[in-house]
Amino acid sequence: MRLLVWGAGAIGGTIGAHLVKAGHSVTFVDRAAEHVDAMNKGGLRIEGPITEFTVPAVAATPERLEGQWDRVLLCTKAQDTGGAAVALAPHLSDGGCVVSVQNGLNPLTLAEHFGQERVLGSFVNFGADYLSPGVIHYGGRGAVVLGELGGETSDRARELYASFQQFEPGAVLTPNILGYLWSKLAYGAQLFATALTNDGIADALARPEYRALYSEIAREVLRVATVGGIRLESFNGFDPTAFLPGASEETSQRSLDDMVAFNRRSAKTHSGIWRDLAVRKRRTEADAQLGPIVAFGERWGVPTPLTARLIELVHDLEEGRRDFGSANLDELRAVMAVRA
Ligand SMILES: NC(=O)C1=CN([C@@H]2O[C@H](COP(=O)(O)OP(=O)(O)OC[C@H]3O[C@@H](n4cnc5c(N)ncnc54)[C@H](OP(=O)(O)O)[C@@H]3O)[C@@H](O)[C@H]2O)C=CC1
Ligand SMILES: CC(C)(CO)C(=O)C(=O)O
Repeated sequence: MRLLVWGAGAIGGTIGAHLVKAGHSVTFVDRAAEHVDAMNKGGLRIEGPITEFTVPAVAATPERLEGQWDRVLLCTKAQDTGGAAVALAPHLSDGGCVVSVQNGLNPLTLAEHFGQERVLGSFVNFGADYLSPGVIHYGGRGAVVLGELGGETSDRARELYASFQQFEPGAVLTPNILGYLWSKLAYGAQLFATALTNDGIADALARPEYRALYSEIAREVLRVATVGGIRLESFNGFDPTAFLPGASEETSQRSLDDMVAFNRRSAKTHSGIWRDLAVRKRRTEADAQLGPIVAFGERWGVPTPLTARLIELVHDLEEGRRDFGSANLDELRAVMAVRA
């Protein structure tokens, strides 16, 4: 298959390199010029405990890209989706489609640009980090799911799915991609909370004193999704039924335990959110990922005070107004106490 990977960082780089290795013709686009230069000169290197290899890579910055593609994998951070959609539009062929391989409800943004019939969604939960120009760390395997927004099993979905299986043999083709993306939003909100401290994901989710908080964060997001008619999906230890009304304490503890076990197996110890804040010193996806939860909550009449406060706390960290530490989780927990 001839593919354009738009955003060749942790996710786009890992998937793209595996697809090159599998024999596909992949062109990488990234706005980080030094990363593009390094890929063109020395190839794209994947490091980590799962596999180590370097593939030759054809890469360009958006301004220098020429040509059109039928299949585009969009792998930027969520806040860059709109800008990337505008920049990639001239490179998408008339019958072509864009697959959002991102956290958040980006397929909805892409559908506004291209129309729903030209967009597919992909949910990924493997762990990877951009290390340096031309080098990506693939730290842990995780769910890889693909689907048409309308749920149909089209030829193009089957074809893309076959290529995704060459990266992750356990990949899933689903009629319910939005169900996965909403479940990941709930897990993602928990990850944003873990990033308020310097603890790794597994250590943070294991701390007994904050388990009620992590459960309530998921519950709040899933309440919005459920009122919006979303059928939720489970993955890698995250069991949405454990955070729905009527779920027992034992079930939510079990799901948190399973998430801890999943994350202990990964060499990616910290979330991309924490890495953006602590290592890369840049803004996170808070507005682009958590903002829509609050917006849909307002639209569907579901209060989201925890998510709203979480966004503020993350902005404080981004802007240097507070330090990492469990005091931030205590402040978030105070919102729960007010509600109770
Ligand atoms: N990393 C992970 O383990 C996981 C990530 N995800 C999700 O996957 C998505 C991608 O994340 P990730 O790969 O970690 O992010 P990265 O920052 O590692 O990679 C994104 C790349 O896209 C580039 N980029 C941004 N905007 C544009 C643009 N308009 N045109 C061209 N290139 C652009 C970025 O450049 P620059 O550096 O200049 O911004 C960067 O190199 C996110 O939604 C994330 O939440 C999901 C599961 C796991
Ligand atoms: C941690 C991970 C890989 C989920 O397991 C993730 O989605 C992130 O870094 O944002």
